[in-house]
Amino acid sequence: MLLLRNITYSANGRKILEKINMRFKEGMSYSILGPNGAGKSTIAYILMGVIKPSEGRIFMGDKDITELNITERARLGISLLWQEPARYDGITVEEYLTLGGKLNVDKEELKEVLEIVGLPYELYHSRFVDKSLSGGERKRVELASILLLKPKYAILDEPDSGLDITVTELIDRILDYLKRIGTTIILITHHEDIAKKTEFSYFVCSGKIVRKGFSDEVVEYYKRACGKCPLLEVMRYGHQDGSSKGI
Ligand SMILES: Nc1ncnc2c1ncn2[C@@H]1O[C@H](COP(=O)(O)OP(=O)(O)OP(=O)(O)O)[C@@H](O)[C@H]1O
Repeated sequence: MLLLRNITYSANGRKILEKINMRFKEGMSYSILGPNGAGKSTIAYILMGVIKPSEGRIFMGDKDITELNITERARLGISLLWQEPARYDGITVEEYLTLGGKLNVDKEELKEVLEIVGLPYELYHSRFVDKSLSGGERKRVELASILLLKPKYAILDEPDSGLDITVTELIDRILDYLKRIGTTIILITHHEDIAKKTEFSYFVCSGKIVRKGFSDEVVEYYKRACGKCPLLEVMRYGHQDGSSKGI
Protein backbone atom coordinates (compact mmCIF):
# COMPACT_ATOMS: atom_id res chain seq x y z
CA MET A 1 0.00 0.00 0.00
CA LEU A 2 1.17 3.53 -0.82
CA LEU A 3 0.11 6.14 1.67
CA LEU A 4 0.20 9.93 1.82
CA ARG A 5 -0.28 11.09 5.38
CA ASN A 6 -1.09 14.74 6.12
CA ILE A 7 0.88 16.06 3.17
CA THR A 8 1.28 19.82 2.94
CA TYR A 9 3.44 21.43 0.27
CA SER A 10 4.34 25.09 0.03
CA ALA A 11 6.44 26.81 -2.62
CA ASN A 12 7.33 30.47 -2.99
CA GLY A 13 5.26 31.38 0.02
CA ARG A 14 2.18 29.66 -1.39
CA LYS A 15 0.40 26.63 0.05
CA ILE A 16 -0.14 24.29 -2.91
CA LEU A 17 -1.28 21.17 -1.03
CA GLU A 18 -2.87 21.11 2.39
CA LYS A 19 -3.23 18.07 4.64
CA ILE A 20 -3.61 15.55 1.84
CA ASN A 21 -4.35 11.97 2.94
CA MET A 22 -4.48 9.31 0.25
CA ARG A 23 -4.29 5.54 0.28
CA PHE A 24 -3.52 3.38 -2.75
CA LYS A 25 -4.09 -0.32 -2.17
CA GLU A 26 -2.28 -3.00 -4.11
CA GLY A 27 -3.82 -4.03 -7.41
CA MET A 28 -6.54 -1.35 -7.33
CA SER A 29 -7.03 1.57 -9.71
CA TYR A 30 -7.45 5.17 -8.62
CA SER A 31 -7.87 8.51 -10.29
CA ILE A 32 -6.99 11.94 -9.02
CA LEU A 33 -9.45 14.30 -10.61
CA GLY A 34 -9.55 18.06 -10.53
CA PRO A 35 -9.40 21.30 -12.53
CA ASN A 36 -6.24 23.04 -13.80
CA GLY A 37 -3.95 24.12 -11.00
CA ALA A 38 -5.69 21.94 -8.38
CA GLY A 39 -2.40 20.33 -7.28
CA LYS A 40 -2.66 16.97 -9.08
CA SER A 41 0.82 16.94 -10.63
CA THR A 42 2.28 18.16 -7.35
CA ILE A 43 0.81 15.05 -5.69
CA ALA A 44 2.40 12.90 -8.43
CA TYR A 45 5.81 14.55 -7.84
CA ILE A 46 5.51 13.99 -4.10
CA LEU A 47 4.65 10.31 -4.62
CA MET A 48 7.61 9.90 -6.99
CA GLY A 49 10.08 11.82 -4.81
CA VAL A 50 10.63 14.63 -7.33
CA ILE A 51 9.82 17.12 -4.56
CA LYS A 52 9.68 16.70 -0.79
CA PRO A 53 6.58 17.65 1.18
CA SER A 54 6.82 20.59 3.59
CA GLU A 55 4.91 18.52 6.13
CA GLY A 56 3.61 14.96 6.31
CA ARG A 57 5.00 11.53 5.54
CA ILE A 58 4.84 9.03 2.67
CA PHE A 59 4.72 5.31 3.36
CA MET A 60 5.01 2.16 1.27
CA GLY A 61 3.50 -0.45 3.54
CA ASP A 62 5.24 0.09 6.89
CA LYS A 63 8.28 1.71 5.33
CA ASP A 64 8.60 5.48 5.57
CA ILE A 65 9.87 6.53 2.12
CA THR A 66 9.61 10.31 2.59
CA GLU A 67 13.36 10.85 2.39
CA LEU A 68 13.95 8.55 -0.59
CA ASN A 69 14.83 10.14 -3.94
CA ILE A 70 13.37 9.31 -7.38
CA THR A 71 15.87 6.54 -8.14
CA GLU A 72 15.34 4.86 -4.78
CA ARG A 73 11.57 4.99 -5.18
CA ALA A 74 11.84 3.67 -8.75
CA ARG A 75 13.80 0.72 -7.32
CA LEU A 76 10.90 0.08 -4.94
CA GLY A 77 8.57 -0.14 -7.94
CA ILE A 78 7.07 3.34 -8.35
CA SER A 79 6.95 4.72 -11.91
CA LEU A 80 5.73 8.07 -13.16
CA LEU A 81 4.45 8.93 -16.61
CA TRP A 82 5.45 12.59 -16.94
CA GLN A 83 2.92 14.98 -18.43
CA GLU A 84 5.65 16.14 -20.86
CA PRO A 85 8.12 13.31 -21.55
CA ALA A 86 11.70 14.30 -22.41
CA ARG A 87 13.34 13.57 -25.78
CA TYR A 88 16.75 12.05 -26.36
CA ASP A 89 18.95 12.36 -29.44
CA GLY A 90 20.51 9.24 -30.92
CA ILE A 91 18.45 6.68 -28.97
CA THR A 92 15.99 4.46 -30.79
CA VAL A 93 12.56 3.48 -29.46
CA GLU A 94 13.77 -0.10 -28.93
CA GLU A 95 16.95 1.00 -27.10
CA TYR A 96 14.95 3.39 -24.97
CA LEU A 97 12.31 0.82 -24.04
CA THR A 98 14.79 -1.94 -23.24
CA LEU A 99 17.14 0.45 -21.37
CA GLY A 100 19.79 -0.30 -23.95
CA GLY A 101 19.24 -4.05 -23.54
CA LYS A 102 19.48 -3.97 -19.72
CA LEU A 103 15.77 -4.64 -19.21
CA ASN A 104 14.89 -8.28 -19.63
CA VAL A 105 12.33 -7.97 -22.43
CA ASP A 106 11.91 -10.32 -25.36
CA LYS A 107 10.89 -9.20 -28.81
CA GLU A 108 7.37 -10.64 -28.51
CA GLU A 109 6.69 -8.70 -25.34
CA LEU A 110 8.05 -5.51 -26.89
CA LYS A 111 5.82 -6.07 -29.92
CA GLU A 112 2.76 -6.67 -27.74
CA VAL A 113 3.32 -3.55 -25.68
CA LEU A 114 3.96 -1.37 -28.74
CA GLU A 115 0.76 -2.79 -30.24
CA ILE A 116 -1.15 -1.83 -27.06
CA VAL A 117 0.05 1.77 -27.30
CA GLY A 118 -0.75 1.90 -31.02
CA LEU A 119 2.81 1.99 -32.41
CA PRO A 120 3.43 -1.04 -34.67
CA TYR A 121 6.88 -2.52 -33.94
CA GLU A 122 7.99 -2.63 -37.59
CA LEU A 123 7.26 1.07 -38.06
CA TYR A 124 8.58 2.40 -34.78
CA HIS A 125 11.30 0.26 -33.16
CA SER A 126 14.15 1.94 -35.03
CA ARG A 127 12.76 5.48 -34.89
CA PHE A 128 14.63 7.93 -32.65
CA VAL A 129 13.13 9.23 -29.41
CA ASP A 130 13.94 12.77 -30.48
CA LYS A 131 12.09 15.69 -32.03
CA SER A 132 11.18 13.59 -35.07
CA LEU A 133 8.50 11.80 -33.00
CA SER A 134 5.28 13.77 -32.62
CA GLY A 135 4.12 14.69 -29.11
CA GLY A 136 1.46 11.99 -29.20
CA GLU A 137 3.90 9.34 -30.44
CA ARG A 138 6.40 10.30 -27.74
CA LYS A 139 3.67 9.97 -25.12
CA ARG A 140 2.79 6.51 -26.45
CA VAL A 141 6.46 5.45 -26.21
CA GLU A 142 6.47 6.62 -22.60
CA LEU A 143 3.32 4.63 -21.86
CA ALA A 144 5.00 1.57 -23.41
CA SER A 145 7.99 2.08 -21.14
CA ILE A 146 5.75 2.07 -18.04
CA LEU A 147 4.12 -1.18 -19.19
CA LEU A 148 7.49 -2.85 -19.74
CA LEU A 149 8.87 -1.75 -16.38
CA LYS A 150 5.96 -3.59 -14.69
CA PRO A 151 5.92 -1.27 -11.68
CA LYS A 152 4.08 -1.96 -8.44
CA TYR A 153 2.63 1.55 -8.66
CA ALA A 154 2.12 3.39 -11.95
CA ILE A 155 1.38 7.09 -11.64
CA LEU A 156 0.02 8.28 -14.98
CA ASP A 157 -0.05 12.08 -15.16
CA GLU A 158 -2.65 12.96 -17.79
CA PRO A 159 -2.02 9.97 -20.05
CA ASP A 160 -4.82 11.29 -22.27
CA SER A 161 -3.26 14.69 -23.00
CA GLY A 162 -1.92 15.26 -26.48
CA LEU A 163 -3.51 12.08 -27.84
CA ASP A 164 -6.15 11.80 -30.57
CA ILE A 165 -9.70 10.44 -30.38
CA THR A 166 -8.52 6.83 -30.10
CA VAL A 167 -7.36 7.70 -26.57
CA THR A 168 -10.34 6.08 -24.80
CA GLU A 169 -9.58 2.63 -26.22
CA LEU A 170 -5.87 3.20 -25.61
CA ILE A 171 -6.46 3.93 -21.93
CA ASP A 172 -8.70 0.83 -21.72
CA ARG A 173 -5.91 -1.34 -23.14
CA ILE A 174 -3.31 0.18 -20.83
CA LEU A 175 -5.45 -0.22 -17.72
CA ASP A 176 -6.28 -3.81 -18.68
CA TYR A 177 -2.60 -4.65 -19.11
CA LEU A 178 -1.55 -3.02 -15.83
CA LYS A 179 -4.40 -4.76 -13.98
CA ARG A 180 -3.36 -8.08 -15.48
CA ILE A 181 0.19 -7.72 -14.13
CA GLY A 182 -1.07 -6.53 -10.71
CA THR A 183 0.09 -2.91 -10.91
CA THR A 184 -1.69 -0.33 -8.75
CA ILE A 185 -2.86 2.49 -11.02
CA ILE A 186 -2.89 6.15 -10.02
CA LEU A 187 -4.29 8.10 -12.94
CA ILE A 188 -4.33 11.89 -13.01
CA THR A 189 -6.89 13.51 -15.26
CA HIS A 190 -9.49 16.23 -15.63
CA HIS A 191 -11.69 14.07 -17.80
CA GLU A 192 -14.68 12.35 -16.22
CA ASP A 193 -14.84 9.54 -18.76
CA ILE A 194 -11.21 8.63 -18.10
CA ALA A 195 -11.62 8.83 -14.30
CA LYS A 196 -14.65 6.52 -14.52
CA LYS A 197 -12.42 3.75 -15.83
CA THR A 198 -10.78 3.48 -12.40
CA GLU A 199 -12.35 2.00 -9.27
CA PHE A 200 -11.80 4.85 -6.81
CA SER A 201 -11.30 8.57 -7.19
CA TYR A 202 -10.04 11.54 -5.27
CA PHE A 203 -11.39 14.91 -6.34
CA VAL A 204 -8.81 17.58 -5.57
CA CYS A 205 -9.49 21.30 -5.69
CA SER A 206 -7.26 24.17 -4.51
CA GLY A 207 -4.82 21.71 -2.98
CA LYS A 208 -7.39 19.88 -0.85
CA ILE A 209 -9.40 16.69 -1.23
CA VAL A 210 -13.04 17.67 -1.58
CA ARG A 211 -14.45 14.22 -2.33
CA LYS A 212 -13.27 10.62 -2.38
CA GLY A 213 -14.97 7.30 -2.99
CA PHE A 214 -16.15 5.09 -5.84
CA SER A 215 -15.26 6.73 -9.14
CA ASP A 216 -18.85 6.83 -10.47
CA GLU A 217 -20.02 8.76 -7.44
CA VAL A 218 -17.03 11.14 -7.30
CA VAL A 219 -17.29 11.82 -11.03
CA GLU A 220 -20.98 12.73 -10.69
CA TYR A 221 -20.03 15.18 -7.94
CA TYR A 222 -17.19 16.57 -10.08
CA LYS A 223 -19.58 17.10 -13.01
CA ARG A 224 -21.95 19.09 -10.81
CA ALA A 225 -19.03 21.18 -9.54
CA CYS A 226 -17.39 21.46 -12.96
CA GLY A 227 -16.19 24.86 -14.07
CA LYS A 228 -15.86 26.27 -10.57
CA CYS A 229 -13.99 25.29 -7.46
CA PRO A 230 -16.58 23.80 -5.11
CA LEU A 231 -14.31 24.10 -2.12
CA LEU A 232 -15.63 27.37 -0.74
CA GLU A 233 -19.20 26.20 -1.18
CA VAL A 234 -18.42 22.85 0.47
CA MET A 235 -16.69 24.48 3.41
CA ARG A 236 -19.54 26.92 3.94
CA TYR A 237 -22.52 24.62 3.44
CA GLY A 238 -21.23 21.05 3.80
CA HIS A 239 -21.86 18.42 1.14
CA GLN A 240 -25.22 18.05 -0.53
CA ASP A 241 -25.76 14.73 1.22
CA GLY A 242 -24.90 16.38 4.53
CA SER A 243 -21.75 14.32 5.05
CA SER A 244 -18.20 15.48 5.47
CA LYS A 245 -17.05 12.49 3.43
CA GLY A 246 -13.75 12.94 1.68
CA ILE A 247 -12.57 16.06 3.44
N1 LIG B 1 7.29 25.82 -7.39
C1 LIG B 1 6.10 26.44 -7.46
N2 LIG B 1 5.99 27.75 -7.12
C2 LIG B 1 4.80 28.38 -7.18
N3 LIG B 1 3.66 27.80 -7.55
C3 LIG B 1 3.71 26.51 -7.91
C4 LIG B 1 4.91 25.75 -7.86
N4 LIG B 1 4.64 24.48 -8.25
C5 LIG B 1 3.32 24.45 -8.53
N5 LIG B 1 2.76 25.66 -8.32
C6 LIG B 1 1.35 26.03 -8.48
O1 LIG B 1 0.59 25.09 -7.75
C7 LIG B 1 -0.65 24.85 -8.39
C8 LIG B 1 -0.84 23.36 -8.60
O2 LIG B 1 0.00 22.93 -9.68
P1 LIG B 1 -0.13 21.49 -10.32
O3 LIG B 1 0.79 21.43 -11.50
O4 LIG B 1 0.05 20.47 -9.26
O5 LIG B 1 -1.64 21.50 -10.79
P2 LIG B 1 -2.47 20.43 -11.64
O6 LIG B 1 -3.69 20.10 -10.88
O7 LIG B 1 -1.58 19.30 -12.04
O8 LIG B 1 -2.86 21.30 -12.90
P3 LIG B 1 -3.07 20.91 -14.47
O9 LIG B 1 -4.33 20.13 -14.53
O10 LIG B 1 -3.17 22.25 -15.10
O11 LIG B 1 -1.85 20.13 -14.91
C9 LIG B 1 -0.64 25.68 -9.67
O12 LIG B 1 -1.33 26.88 -9.45
C10 LIG B 1 0.85 25.93 -9.91
O13 LIG B 1 1.05 27.15 -10.61
